Amino acid sequence: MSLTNSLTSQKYRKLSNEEIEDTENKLDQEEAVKAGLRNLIELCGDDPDREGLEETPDRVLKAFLEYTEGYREDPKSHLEKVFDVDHQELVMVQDIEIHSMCEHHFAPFFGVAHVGYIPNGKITGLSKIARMVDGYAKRFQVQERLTNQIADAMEEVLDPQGVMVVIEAKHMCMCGRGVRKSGASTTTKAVRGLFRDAADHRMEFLSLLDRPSR
Ligand SMILES: Nc1nc2c(ncn2[C@@H]2O[C@H](COP(=O)(O)OP(=O)(O)OP(=O)(O)O)[C@@H](O)[C@H]2O)c(=O)[nH]1
Ligand SMILES: [Zn+2]
Repeated sequence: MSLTNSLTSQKYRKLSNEEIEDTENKLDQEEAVKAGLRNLIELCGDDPDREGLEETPDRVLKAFLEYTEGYREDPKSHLEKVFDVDHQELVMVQDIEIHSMCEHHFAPFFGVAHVGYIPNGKITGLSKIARMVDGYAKRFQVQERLTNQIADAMEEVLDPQGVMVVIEAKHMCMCGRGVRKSGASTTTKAVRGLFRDAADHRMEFLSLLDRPSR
């Protein structure tokens, strides 16, 4: 079959009963979420039909699907395009912006991730590390799990000699509500392989983070 014929037949392919049922379920769920959001607006004391709010349930639903894009991909697959390069020293990507969502309050937490690894014959594209971080950040998260998932993905795909991940973030659920400590920030770390076993590797990672330009 020619490429054009193949694309045309895919475009007009009849949906299976399962796909139709999935789509109908998704639409029902979306309507239920929007009805819930209207109730929430009312419960908070405003009118869901006033001009500024009438489209808000649609916007919030759309925004949530964006915040959680990471559920619809396998983040570690970004790392799978590897290059055979014999580099036996630390490779570190610093200050990767993260925007995630606290799973307890659905409030944003944001900051930076620093990902370092000592390769074992295989390296990956630097941008792919940032793409993988995004994939795990765009889920309902706690910072500790996010940190571990990033380290595990690096370990699983690249089989490096060691991995170290540090995340520094501010949690809006601690700033604008609750305990209201807007200056507080949280640092988490995950270490694997050589970084777990040898303090000098951890020190090297940390000394690069402490450079004066930070
Ligand atoms: N360990 C951890 N805790 C988090 C993270 N994000 C939010 N939290 C915390 O999750 C906890 C949830 O506590 P709960 O007592 O169940 O909820 P709450 O009554 O809203 O708590 P307050 O925030 O203290 O008002 C809070 O202490 C938050 O600060 C995270 O990434 N890691
Ligand atoms: Zn929270």
